[in-house]
Amino acid sequence: MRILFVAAEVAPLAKAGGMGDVVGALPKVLHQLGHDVRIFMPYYGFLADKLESPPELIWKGFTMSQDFTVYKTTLPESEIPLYLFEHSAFAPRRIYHGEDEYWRFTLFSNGAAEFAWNYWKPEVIHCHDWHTGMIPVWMKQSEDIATVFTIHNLAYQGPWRSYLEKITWCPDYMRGDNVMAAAVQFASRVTTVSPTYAQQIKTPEYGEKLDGLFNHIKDNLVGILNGIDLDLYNPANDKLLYKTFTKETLIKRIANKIGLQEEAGLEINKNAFLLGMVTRLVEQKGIDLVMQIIDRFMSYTDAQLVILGTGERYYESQLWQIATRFPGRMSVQLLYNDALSRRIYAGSDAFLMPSRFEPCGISQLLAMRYGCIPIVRCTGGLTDTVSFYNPASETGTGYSFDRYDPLDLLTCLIRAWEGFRFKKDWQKLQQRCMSQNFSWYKSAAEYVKIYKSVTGQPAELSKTEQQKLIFFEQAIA
Ligand SMILES: Nc1ncnc2c1ncn2[C@@H]1O[C@H](COP(=O)(O)OP(=O)(O)O[C@H]2O[C@H](CO)[C@@H](O)[C@H](O)[C@H]2O)[C@@H](O)[C@H]1O
Repeated sequence: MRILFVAAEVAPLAKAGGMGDVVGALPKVLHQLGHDVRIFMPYYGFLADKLESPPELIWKGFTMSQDFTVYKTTLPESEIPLYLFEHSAFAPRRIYHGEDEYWRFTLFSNGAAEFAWNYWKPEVIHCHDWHTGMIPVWMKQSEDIATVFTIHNLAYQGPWRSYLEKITWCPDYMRGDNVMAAAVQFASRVTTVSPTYAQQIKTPEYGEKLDGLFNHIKDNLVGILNGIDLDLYNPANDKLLYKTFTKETLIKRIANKIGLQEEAGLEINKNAFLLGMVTRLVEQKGIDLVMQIIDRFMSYTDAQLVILGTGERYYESQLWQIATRFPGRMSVQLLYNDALSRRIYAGSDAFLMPSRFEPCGISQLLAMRYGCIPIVRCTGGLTDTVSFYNPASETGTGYSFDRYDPLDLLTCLIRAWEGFRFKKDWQKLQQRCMSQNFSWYKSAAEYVKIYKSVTGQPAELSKTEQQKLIFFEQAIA
């Protein structure tokens, strides 16, 4: 099938969070299964240094009274054609923010729609988050182009209709107060990134005021769990680590702990319980819970904590200040840094993710892949990917708590800190985490079925697709 992915982020070229991981990884697996998948993304000012092959100008278009150009290259380390939408609005060296955010992504969506109508016609456009949310509305015009709309972050719903009407074409038939609401109503299929979150968004607690809408379209809404790029993130050959390791050679992992302690300015102590966080510093991620209990936890234990993240100013300055109270034991790195993130996954003993809500979560999957035990709040995709650790039966993959409550987080952290003292059990727990299968294959198969069903075909895999899946799954086992 011909499938066009349209998104604001594509790893490893442009990534602010987990959506970039998904759009950088899923197309590769669909390609392996035999589909013609291509990606359309903005040509950000910082991309030129990162591309493997020089982009070639292939098409010029016009929309919203603006000229734009489309360049073609390939996604690094793949054969996936990558189309870059060039316009001066994307020249700055940033993905998000800026006063023109709504305008520039509406322009980008228009560019993608024009491209699909006039240059390369896909059977399905797979749109991601509000940045691409108008595409399903416009594609209502084209019976031969279906759309799949994936929600990664419901908290951001894009511009209101009153603003859109001033800058772009909002057809008479369009319903929905903002871009996200419109996309949900017009996409041929709506997906989100875990089964539990797909259920949760139908409730007022998680629906971000669209729960009524999600209930209304419930038969067209499905939750498909994210995977991770197992080639890109592999502790056995990750060149950014101090020392590579596997679940059979976990002893070598200690070099990463010591390296991380040194790099982050923590005391070198291989016995200290080292907690890591790699996160956007936003309300979603439970940073307020962490701030409420961190003094107690640090005073009660000998633990160390390293946090890598950027985001809201308030969280950045508060965390930074708390860290000054624990010199050598708490390190706050207010950066976006892929290399350091991998060294945190590979060097920390446990990974903290007490999210308020979590559509899926990629970070806890990466942590497990690198033998770092997740400590999570049971919500959304964290419920679907981390199972409760029971030392007696030697089952489960992490520590978890239910209520969004500081005391519950503190108790959970203490349990993990105590668990860490039982080295043999801890090692088995690490090995269980590292043995989990977080490949994209199973989920890619679900997406293929969706693409087929929205284009009027039976929602099933062909024999060849099934054989390829088995082959690739066995290759990674
Ligand atoms: N400062 C930093 N430096 C380096 N790397 C950093 C970083 N901050 C974050 N990252 C990286 O960004 C990714 C974060 O992905 P997550 O899925 O955990 O959360 P996010 O909320 O961004 O994604 C949203 O989309 C994804 C994809 O669907 C959902 O899994 C998730 O639940 C949803 O909230 C990870 O790869 C992490 O390593």
